Amino acid sequence: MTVPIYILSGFLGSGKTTLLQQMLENWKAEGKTPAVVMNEIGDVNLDGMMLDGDVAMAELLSGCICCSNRADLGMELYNLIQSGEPDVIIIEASGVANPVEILDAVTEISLYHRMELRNLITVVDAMHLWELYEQQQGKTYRLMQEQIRAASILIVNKSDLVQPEQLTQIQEIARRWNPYAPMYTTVRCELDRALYEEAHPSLAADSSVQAEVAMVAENTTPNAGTNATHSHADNHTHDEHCGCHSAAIEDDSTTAEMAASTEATSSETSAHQHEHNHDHDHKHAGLHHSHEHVMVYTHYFEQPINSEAFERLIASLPSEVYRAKGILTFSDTKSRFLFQYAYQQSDFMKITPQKEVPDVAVFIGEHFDKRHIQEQLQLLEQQETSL
Ligand SMILES: Nc1nc2c(ncn2[C@@H]2O[C@H](COP(=O)(O)OP(=O)(O)OP(=O)(O)O)[C@@H](O)[C@H]2O)c(=O)[nH]1
Repeated sequence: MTVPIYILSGFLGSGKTTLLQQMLENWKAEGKTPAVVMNEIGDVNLDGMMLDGDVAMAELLSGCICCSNRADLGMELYNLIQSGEPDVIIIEASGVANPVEILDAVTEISLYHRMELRNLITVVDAMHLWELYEQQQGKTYRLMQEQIRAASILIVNKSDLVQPEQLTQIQEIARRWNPYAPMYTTVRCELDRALYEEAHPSLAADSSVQAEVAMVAENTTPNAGTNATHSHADNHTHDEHCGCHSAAIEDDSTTAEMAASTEATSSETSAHQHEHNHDHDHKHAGLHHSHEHVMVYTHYFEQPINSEAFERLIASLPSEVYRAKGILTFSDTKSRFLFQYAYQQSDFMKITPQKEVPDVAVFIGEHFDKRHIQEQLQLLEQQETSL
């Protein structure tokens, strides 16, 4: 039997885990055995902690599948198939991963193992796309374009947070960037499973995406092969780079260097792939390809803190922090909470973790002052001790 693989792509906080949870529930209700590969740019897999313990899960932490963890992806997929015999595997890519690179990796692996890439689903945060489109620049904008272009299924999510007339324009932008993938507009990724279970032709053997993957594998420029199919009315740059450069990630003071993102030409694409092959050399040589950085700060709490003070801190996060999540015990409530912060929206949910998990918060963004966040959190802890 061939195991279908689904890749979930989409920028940080767009709703990938929300969709993953629904897919898992649907398949389990059908009596199927799903397995998951979770990829996080940070060193803690909070989303994984929230999944049912009975789902086989592999974790690729502290980097993007498309960068340093790429070789591990093959190994993890192989191990999942050998050990658990899953009926289906879902790969949740990190929010800053370039899906074309992941497609490439999965396609390569499926040549040797009984797996079949079924769909690459890109989840888009509607408001985030809207605002990035207005700016028309930046690495996040280009990465989101890549994620939309590579999709075989597009989900325009968080539609509850935009006006109906904005939504129409957002759908038009996404459609221009990817005229082929079926597009669904959702709130909390609610979608009939028949809509994502069916393999879409854009991932079929003779598809443009497959051709693109083959060309990437051959170190030629994907642009040359995609012009005919992924034509872009608005002529934006086609950036072949992923959003992170995971070799640059450091432990606690985690820093993932963003890959250089200028217009991708044939030689640049090859150079980029060359970079990927030599991540470690570059790390040790201290070479950097860009001045921009994705940064991760992970804070392990030593004691419960006040919930209101923490909420105030989250509400005052600088715009450079575009994603935060964590599990916390508060001194003024009985329950533990999962908190989520994505694109200026925060959410607190009571939880009962299935296994022992520490109190931890992860902050992801660009150029933010990690030390300042650390000091603010430590202050909240100290305030509790002094009471
Ligand atoms: N208002 C609103 N919130 C949503 C919607 N979908 C997801 N969320 C919330 O957005 C936050 C991020 O959702 P996730 O599913 O964790 O996003 P993600 O893409 O997995 O995030 P990363 O793993 O960090 O990349 C959570 O608090 C969700 O509850 C939606 O349609 N509307």
